[in-house]
Amino acid sequence: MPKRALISVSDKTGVVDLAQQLVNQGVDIVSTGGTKKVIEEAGIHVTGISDVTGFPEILDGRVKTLHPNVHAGLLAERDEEKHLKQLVEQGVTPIDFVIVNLYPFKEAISKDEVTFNDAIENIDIGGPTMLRSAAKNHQDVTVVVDPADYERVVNSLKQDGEVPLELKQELAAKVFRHTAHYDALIAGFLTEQVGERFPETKTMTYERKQTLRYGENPHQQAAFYQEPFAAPSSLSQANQLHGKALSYNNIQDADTALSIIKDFDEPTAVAVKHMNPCGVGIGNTLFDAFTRAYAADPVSIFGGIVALNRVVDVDVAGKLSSIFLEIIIAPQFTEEALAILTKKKNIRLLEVPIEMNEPLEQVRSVSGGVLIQDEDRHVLDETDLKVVTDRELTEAEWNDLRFAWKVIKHVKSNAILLAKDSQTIGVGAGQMNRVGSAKIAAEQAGDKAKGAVMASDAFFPMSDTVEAAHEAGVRAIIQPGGSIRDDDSIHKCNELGIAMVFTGVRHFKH
Ligand SMILES: NC(=O)c1ncn([C@@H]2O[C@H](COP(=O)(O)O)[C@@H](O)[C@H]2O)c1NC=O
Repeated sequence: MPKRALISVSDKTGVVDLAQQLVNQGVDIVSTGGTKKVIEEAGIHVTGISDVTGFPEILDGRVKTLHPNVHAGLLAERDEEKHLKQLVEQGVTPIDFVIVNLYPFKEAISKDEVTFNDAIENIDIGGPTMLRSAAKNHQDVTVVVDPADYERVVNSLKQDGEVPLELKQELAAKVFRHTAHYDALIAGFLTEQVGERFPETKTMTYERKQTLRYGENPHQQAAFYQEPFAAPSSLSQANQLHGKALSYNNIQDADTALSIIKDFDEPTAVAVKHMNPCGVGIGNTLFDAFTRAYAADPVSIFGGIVALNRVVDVDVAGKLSSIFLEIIIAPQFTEEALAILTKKKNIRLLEVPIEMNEPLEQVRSVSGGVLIQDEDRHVLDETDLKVVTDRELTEAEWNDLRFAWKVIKHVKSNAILLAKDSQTIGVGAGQMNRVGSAKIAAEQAGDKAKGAVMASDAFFPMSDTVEAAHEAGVRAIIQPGGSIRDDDSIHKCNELGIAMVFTGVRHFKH
């Protein structure tokens, strides 16, 4: 008996050629309406699915292949006599190849004007059912969901007259990945419609963007997966204009830089090292801003990542090119700027719109599970600011406190930051005690700390950080407040002439 292939595809790319090649290998073709039409128009003989099912294609295509004549033909084990006997009894012919790709659900819901009904109509039912039947029975059935695999199947048929089991297994695994991804998109869409935040099971799905040379260290394997609906302003969608592929560490650092820069509206430059800001500056122009970010810590910026929120012009490019940077991120680069920066072979240039995307769900793996939380998008509400000390604050101090508070959110806990004149001057990050971070920040700032402000991501458990601030020359502090020993810190500030503002909001970052 000649072999049979059931072809039912939404994406008709390469299908005529495939059908011809299968026919050349002695395979009979069965197809659904639209696919049949395309193949027949090329002069190839096709049996309609209704002739197999003895049932018309009905309900606007909702029921075409959902029939025992199809599924028994796919699921029968060829070395199981009972199965073969039952096929004969029911007049069912086995199907040996399934070539199916699905209604474009993802494309449909990506459209701005998509209606709920459009989305529902693009949920394929018959296609995944055939794919799953065939993939379950891959011992006997070859199943192809991706047009990119047509050629491999045809080549093995030509060479060996059959498809080897290893390839059938590989294709079956791909099918289950594909249907799981497809279902995850549908589940995500419908779950979002009903607004359920943390359902009893969580189906996350990602698409491979690139395999990476290695992970955080050369002995770790790694890859970069992107979300199916990542915003254009996300790192995974950045347009790389120059330089070699990003590494695992580059991606993490670039993402940190991008998330910091998005918090600023005025011309701003952010320099990042090891997922912490080492210099942030704002200015009247991007050149001013970068000059400040650079001067904040000219040592740490070496080999760092810089994000900017205005078009990079020739002046800024000239300054950027004078130091060794791994990556520059900006909304745009002028031609002249590109001409300067692309002279540096090893620098990566990423173009990405600097705008807030929808709040993200942050996912972090822990042993045996994942933690999911909202991204920390808290923006300071001026009405929450409470001056808890006696001294009046100057306008300049207020500006620096607001600036420092924006940056501290992005520094790893325990985080202490010193800032002056729209520029970070000392960053103490990731220490196990707060006063340790304060000392690091003060040491880095040196004399510049005189008259500076301090921000802290969480409350002061005791007054020692105030003392450290005073020793450095800090004049005003912003912190959440909320310690049972707040009074100690407040008294110490008053005693030392330091002004202190409570925000009521904590910004831990681990
Ligand atoms: N309902 C069914 O029985 C059914 N069987 C196959 N399909 C899908 O119909 C599409 C192909 O349709 P056509 O050959 O008519 O262009 C494929 O994407 C296939 O996955 C179906 N459609 C949706 O569920």
